[in-house]
Amino acid sequence: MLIKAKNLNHIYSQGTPMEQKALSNVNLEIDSGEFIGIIGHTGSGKSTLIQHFNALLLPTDGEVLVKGIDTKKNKKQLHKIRQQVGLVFQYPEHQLFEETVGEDVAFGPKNLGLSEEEVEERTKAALEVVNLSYEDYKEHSPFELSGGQMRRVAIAGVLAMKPDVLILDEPTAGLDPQGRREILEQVSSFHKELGLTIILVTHSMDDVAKLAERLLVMHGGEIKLEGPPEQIFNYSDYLKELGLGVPEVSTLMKQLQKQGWDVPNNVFSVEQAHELLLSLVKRKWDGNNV
Ligand SMILES: Nc1ncnc2c1ncn2[C@@H]1O[C@H](COP(=O)(O)OP(=O)(O)OP(=O)(O)O)[C@@H](O)[C@H]1O
Repeated sequence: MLIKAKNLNHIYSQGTPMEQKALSNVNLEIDSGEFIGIIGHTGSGKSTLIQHFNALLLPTDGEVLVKGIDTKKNKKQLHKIRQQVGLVFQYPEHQLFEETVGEDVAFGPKNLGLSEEEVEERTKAALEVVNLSYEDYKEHSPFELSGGQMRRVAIAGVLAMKPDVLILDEPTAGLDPQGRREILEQVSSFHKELGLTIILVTHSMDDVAKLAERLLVMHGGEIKLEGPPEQIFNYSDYLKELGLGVPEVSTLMKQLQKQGWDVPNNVFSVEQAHELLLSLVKRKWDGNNV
């Protein structure tokens, strides 16, 4: 078990007139190697929840265990948890501050006290992973890059810490379609090629449907639904009540199923749907022409 939350509650500014309950009795378990999508309306508690996974926030009540370490009881080990569980905040490019891309990505590893060679090796590898060539970009100012590239530099800075888990809070927010696609493809490769456990927070059902193996649907500080995307999308009316939609492709597939077409439940992307519809039409055509 990688991360476990037991009866987790979080109240901001507890005991003051500003008191705000953000999480209510959350119970969950996340295994190593999973790709989890967390989805919910604004203010549903997503950011509060993920900040407990790398001990930036501690439970007001209940407990969070990361690799068996109780975050509330083992404060001396929190730096280890923060290194192993990398958190990419919303708009992470706002946290870039060094003069060059190379120095920015190297900042975390340098702080770990690693040798110069190791720092350079990690910086190079992390930039290559986000498809930015080390030689071309190490001396480049991060502030002269496109929005998508700046975001990739910020993600490289977290990857250079060599985390086992990568949590991304709304990684596609504010990007154009091309930038969104690139970031999502890379997140998918972090999971498939680097073997990282991924926790992706988003408002977009389309984004998580394609990538996540398991979804957590949050509302009012609680986990309301949990399961693989194809199971979650069966609750489309309830999702609408929570202010969430289901991917349009999934709605189309359900309509085809109702009309008797042999269509699987796990088609969420336009590309998959396109391929499937072509094969159905071809099958029908071949059938009619035997
Ligand atoms: N630092 C804070 N102090 C007080 N209340 C807070 C703080 N951060 C969040 N909240 C409140 O806690 C609740 C959950 O907020 P949270 O940011 O976790 O939701 P979210 O689902 O991540 O929202 P969004 O999608 O807008 O980022 C909200 O009511 C919010 O106003």
